[in-house]
Amino acid sequence: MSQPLTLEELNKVMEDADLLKSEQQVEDALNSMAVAISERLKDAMPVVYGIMNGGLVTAGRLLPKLNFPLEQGYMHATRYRGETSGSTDLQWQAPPSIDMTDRTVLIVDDIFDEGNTLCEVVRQCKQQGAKEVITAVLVNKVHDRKNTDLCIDFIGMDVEDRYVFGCGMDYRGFWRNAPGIYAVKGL
Ligand SMILES: O=P(O)(O)OC[C@H]1O[C@H](OP(=O)(O)OP(=O)(O)O)[C@H](O)[C@@H]1O
Ligand code: HPA
Repeated sequence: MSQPLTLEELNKVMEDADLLKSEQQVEDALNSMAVAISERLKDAMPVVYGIMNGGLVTAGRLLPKLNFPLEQGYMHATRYRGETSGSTDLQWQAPPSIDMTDRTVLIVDDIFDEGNTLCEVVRQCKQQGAKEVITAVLVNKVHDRKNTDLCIDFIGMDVEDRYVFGCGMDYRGFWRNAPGIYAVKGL
């Protein structure tokens, strides 16, 4: 585990960060995703999971824009645990809360990076009897280190291959609340 950061260090991270996507660009991306997802799932009565923690902000901003009846569940899976590189195993802090047998499941997350998290979540949902599993992420990080062939159904925006934070994504546990998407200086 890294040393905890001070308030001054955390404020400096933000001051030095590069803004990759403004709050308005994020909002526009969420609006476009909502239109496309609504068209696809309007008759499916899906159960929707934002993957805690990172998926909370994307799900919280996206769900009110979805124009069809859905049920919201809770699951918490983590791989990075507050660090800037992930371990290979996914840790389940809370398994899916709603039975998904024969249901359409929509998984919402903040970022598709190396892909291990969504790949494992999708696998678990299918194992638990989901009829179909649809995935939506606010951000796809563009690089050639994906560890999965999983194709994400709905992507808000691509970002470059840097460590990013904001809109639910953390820098060592902090700054998930930043309204745009930022890249840490030097990372
Ligand atoms: O595509 P991957 O390389 O697997 O990375 C993406 C995942 O990493 C982050 O979660 P993290 O494990 O950091 O937990 P958190 O949601 O609590 O931030 C993020 O929220 C995604 O779920
Ligand atoms: O770039 C990232 N930022 C925050 N969380 C993440 N989880 C995977 N990649 C990232």
